[in-house]
Amino acid sequence: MDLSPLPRRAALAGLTGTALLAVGACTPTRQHDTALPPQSQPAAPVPSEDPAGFVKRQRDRIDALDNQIIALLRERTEVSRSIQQARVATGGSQTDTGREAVVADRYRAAFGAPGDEVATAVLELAKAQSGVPSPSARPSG
Ligand SMILES: O=C(O)C(=O)C[C@]1(C(=O)O)C=C[C@@H](O)C=C1
Repeated sequence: MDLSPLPRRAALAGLTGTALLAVGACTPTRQHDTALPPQSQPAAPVPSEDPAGFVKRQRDRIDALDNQIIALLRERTEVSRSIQQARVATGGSQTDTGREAVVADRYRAAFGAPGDEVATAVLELAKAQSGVPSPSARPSG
């Protein structure tokens, strides 16, 4: 997927926020490029076309955006998995709470309180798909 003009590394740096930035690189509308909550943004223009056609076109865009977000989530999950596996293989813990706080801060800065929930979900996904056995399934000692 071509994310230009964003550097590719940015696409790996943070998930949903980055996905939304990538989306911004690929779509002509501008509402995504502000951290303002929707209620603080100017009202969306009233569509002049047939409402059903408008909704269909916008839903097609949402479907395409969701597919990009899912692809980025998969890529992020793979990168995260490699880190978690490496840490556990060297005797460390699957979880790094300090790093998780940094990730959560990024989403909170972008979306406020709901950003925290997105970060939690993203991190849960990364850990659930890591291939690292859950603590209860790990041999002790
Ligand atoms: O950055 C790490 O150290 C990771 O293991 C990646 C990651 C993440 O997906 O962002 C996953 C688990 C950790 O608890 C913290 C962060």
